[in-house]
Amino acid sequence: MGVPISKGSKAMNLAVIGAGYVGLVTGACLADVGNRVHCVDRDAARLHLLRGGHLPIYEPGLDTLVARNAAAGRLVFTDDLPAAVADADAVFIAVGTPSREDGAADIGQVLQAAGDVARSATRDLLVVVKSTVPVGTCDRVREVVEAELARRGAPCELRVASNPEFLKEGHAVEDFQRPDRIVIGTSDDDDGALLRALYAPYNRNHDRLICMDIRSAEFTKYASNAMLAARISLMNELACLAEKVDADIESVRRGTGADPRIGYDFLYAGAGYGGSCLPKDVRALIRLADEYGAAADILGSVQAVNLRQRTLLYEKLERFFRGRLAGRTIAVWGLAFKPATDDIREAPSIDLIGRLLRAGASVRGYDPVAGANALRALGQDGFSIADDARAACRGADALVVMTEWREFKSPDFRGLAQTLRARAVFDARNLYDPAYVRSCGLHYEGVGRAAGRPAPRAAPAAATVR
Ligand SMILES: NC(=O)c1ccc[n+]([C@@H]2O[C@H](COP(=O)([O-])OP(=O)(O)OC[C@H]3O[C@@H](n4cnc5c(N)ncnc54)[C@H](O)[C@@H]3O)[C@@H](O)[C@H]2O)c1
Ligand SMILES: O=c1ccn([C@@H]2O[C@H](COP(=O)(O)OP(=O)(O)O[C@H]3O[C@H](CO)[C@@H](O)[C@H](O)[C@H]3O)[C@@H](O)[C@H]2O)c(=O)[nH]1
Repeated sequence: MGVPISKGSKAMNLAVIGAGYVGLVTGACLADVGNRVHCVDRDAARLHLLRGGHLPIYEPGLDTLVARNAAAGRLVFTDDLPAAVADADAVFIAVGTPSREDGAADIGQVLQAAGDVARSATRDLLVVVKSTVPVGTCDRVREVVEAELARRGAPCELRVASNPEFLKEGHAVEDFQRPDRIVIGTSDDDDGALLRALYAPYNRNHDRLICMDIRSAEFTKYASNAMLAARISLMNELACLAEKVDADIESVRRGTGADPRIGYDFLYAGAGYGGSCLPKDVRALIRLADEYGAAADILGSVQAVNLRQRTLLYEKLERFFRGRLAGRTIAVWGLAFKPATDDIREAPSIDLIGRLLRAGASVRGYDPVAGANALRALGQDGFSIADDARAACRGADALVVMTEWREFKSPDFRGLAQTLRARAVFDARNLYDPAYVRSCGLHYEGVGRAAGRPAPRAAPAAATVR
C-alpha cells in the first residue's frame, strides 16, 4: 500500500463512475490507501482491458498501482452500477464533460450517472462530482437525484458535494497522492467531514483541504484552468512579438520567471495549449459568462491567441518551403498533446499534421506512446508512424518537434543535417540552442527565438525621445 489510512479515518466503500484518466487514477489511488473501490464504466472494451490487467491509457505509475490493488481485491472494475453503489459510502462521478457545439460543457454524462446512482441506491450516500462542471451543475445533480428517489419512493438520502480534480496528465498519480490542494464544496458539515476523513492520508503534514460552498468549488476549477491558459497565451503572444523585435523569448522567460511573483512554472511559449481540459474549459467559461451576461474579454483573447498559435508552425513551414508543401515529407516528433501521456485530444500536433496532409505533404510521425492513437485519428493517407525518432527523419525534408519528450532533448544534429533533405528543424517547444543547431548546418526555427540579426543602428523616428 502507498500511504496507510491515517488514525481517525477508516477505510470506506467507494464507487467511481468513469474509468478514464480521472476516474482510474482516483479509484486506484483511493484503493491504495485501503479503501474498497468499485470502478464503474459503460465501455465494454475498456473494462475488458482492465480486467485482463491492461490499462486503456498511458499514465506513469498507474499500471503498478492498478495491478497491486486489483490483486488485493480492493479495486474492482465493473459495469454493474447497482452492485457498486449497494454498499458505497460515497460515489464519485468522473465521467466526461465534453464541449457542446456552442462551447458550453455538456453535462449529460454527469446527469445520466447521477440518475443511475439514484435508481440503484439502497442506503444514504454522498454523490461527489469530480468531473469539471459549470457552476450550478451540482444543483442539477441534486434535482435529478431527488426526482428519481421520489419516483421510487426510496427511503434513502443522497447528498451532493463538489470535489473538482486538478491532476495533470503524465503526472496524475503523483498529483493525486501529493496534491497541492484538495478543493471540497459541500452544503453540510457531515459531508465535509466524510471527505476530510477520506482525504486524510494525503493531508498529513499540511492542511491541503480547502473547503467552501459548492458553487465556489465548481468555479474554482474553471478559474484555475483559465489562469493557466491565460499565462500560456500571454507568453505565446509575447513570443510572437519577441520574434518580430529579434529578442529571444527563452532569455525573456528566464528573466521574467525569476520574479517570484511571476515564477517559472507554466511559462513556456509553444504551439498553443491543447489537451482535453484547457481548450474545453476556457470555451465553457466563455459560454458561462455569456449565459450570465458577464464580460469574458480576457478569456476571449486567451482563446483567440491560442487558435492563432496553433497555426504558427504550419505557417513557418509554409514560409520556409515558399508555399510549396505538396510532395514534401515532414517528420514530426511528438504526437501527444504533452509528454508522458498517450492523449491526443486537441493536440497541436494533430492540427499541424492535418494541415500538412491537406496541403499535399506526407508526414512521418513518431511518439514514444501516442502513435497508435494518432494513427486512429489521422488515418494512413499520407501519414505513417515510424518505429523511432531517427526512422521518422529518414527521407524527410524537415523535422518538426511538437512535444517535449525527454528522448527528443539532445538529438544528433550533425546526423540530422545529413538526413533531412532541406536541412531544417522547427522546434515548437524551444528545446534547442539555436546557435548550436545552426552550427551543425541546419536551418533552425523555434517559437519566439531571436534570428540573431544585428540590432538596428538608430532608433526608428517614431521612437525618438524628445
Ligand atoms: N483528463 C484530465 O487530465 C482531467 C483532469 C481534471 C479534471 N478532468 C475532468 O474530469 C472529467 C473526466 O475526464 P477524463 O479525461 O477522465 O475523461 P475520459 O473520457 O478519459 O473518461 C470518462 C469515462 O467515463 C465513462 N462514462 C461516461 N458516462 C458513463 C456512465 N454513465 N456510466 C459509466 N461510465 C461512463 C466513459 O466510458 C469513459 O471511460 C472531465 O469533466 C474532465 O474535464 C480531467
Ligand atoms: O508552459 C506551458 C505549459 C503547458 N503548455 C501546454 O498546455 C497544455 C496543457 O498542459 P498541462 O496543463 O500540463 O496538461 P493537462 O493535463 O491538460 O492539465 C491541465 O488540465 C487539467 C484538467 O482540467 C487540470 O487538472 C490541470 O491542473 C491542468 O494543468 C499542453 O498542450 C501543454 O503543452 C504550454 O504550452 N506551456
